[in-house]
Amino acid sequence: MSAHHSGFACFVGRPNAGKSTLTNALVGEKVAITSSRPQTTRHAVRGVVHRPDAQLVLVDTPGLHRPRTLLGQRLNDVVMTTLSEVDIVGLCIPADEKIGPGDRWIATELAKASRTTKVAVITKTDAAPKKRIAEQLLDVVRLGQDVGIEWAHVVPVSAVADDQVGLLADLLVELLPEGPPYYPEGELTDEPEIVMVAELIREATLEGVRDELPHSIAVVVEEMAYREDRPEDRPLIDIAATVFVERPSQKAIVIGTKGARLREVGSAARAQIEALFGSAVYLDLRVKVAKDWQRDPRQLARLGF
Ligand SMILES: Nc1nc2c(ncn2[C@@H]2O[C@H](COP(=O)(O)OP(=O)(O)OP(=O)(O)O)[C@@H](O)[C@H]2O)c(=O)[nH]1
Repeated sequence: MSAHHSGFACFVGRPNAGKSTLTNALVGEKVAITSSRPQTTRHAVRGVVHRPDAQLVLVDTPGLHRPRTLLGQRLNDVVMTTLSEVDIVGLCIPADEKIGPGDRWIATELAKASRTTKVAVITKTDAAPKKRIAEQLLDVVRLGQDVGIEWAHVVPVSAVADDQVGLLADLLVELLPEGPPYYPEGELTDEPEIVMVAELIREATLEGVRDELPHSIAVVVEEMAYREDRPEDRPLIDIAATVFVERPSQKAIVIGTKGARLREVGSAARAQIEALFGSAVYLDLRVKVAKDWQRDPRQLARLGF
């Protein structure tokens, strides 16, 4: 079986470039939106593209504008942080309008996020003749050369006519690093509760060993559901969760001698979750090493994981 890939992407571009429509088209395609609520402290999750082999989380950025005020500059600093934290940024440029100073300015800013993979998306291809689209492709390549961006791909799409949206999804997924799915796809998509449960487990896992596991764990709740055939006055919630660490040595810390520490973590977390829901809880807790997080452990921590 090939490895699972996961990561974060966002779209930038001047107002009306088609970012929202494209996001919706991507998320709507093979996918379930889990929630439109902000999932992390920093980024509003717009939607999650679920696939058997990959999970792509699309996050919002506040618009990037040429700063005219100090507040504008501060906002742009927030945007720049986002652009360097996500795995992929897609610059949206409409096919039916010539590249202008607005596009050029955003591309120049984007070039500064040197470690982020960049993709150019030519949007609204249904609104432009073939010849114009071909010209725009060349202009976008030239724009990249001018500002010092090497596009991983330049992809023409129409979100409205659903043309090449699937191809774009494939290309984005291919560019993601290896990693676990961050969001469960199961029946229960009550995100705020799942996030709270994950956070309680994370807290219990870190208790007393914060120095040894700084920022290096993430908790994914794979399943959460009321068990069937229970008396109404004695409900039981089954929860399956995985604690991801970066290194085998950290796995050993979490599990402890003969599993003693993991049992403590499990019962501490279970007590908290039971208090939260006012119901008995059966917690199935696993620990796994996700090696590729080693490459940039702080990235996920910054994203709130
Ligand atoms: N013909 C055509 N129109 C599109 C397409 N995608 C978006 N539009 C239209 O372009 C306009 C702007 O689209 P949005 O998706 O809201 O653009 P945006 O970049 O999110 O805009 P801001 O929120 O202002 O930054 C809307 O009127 C859309 O209907 C497309 O593929 N084809």
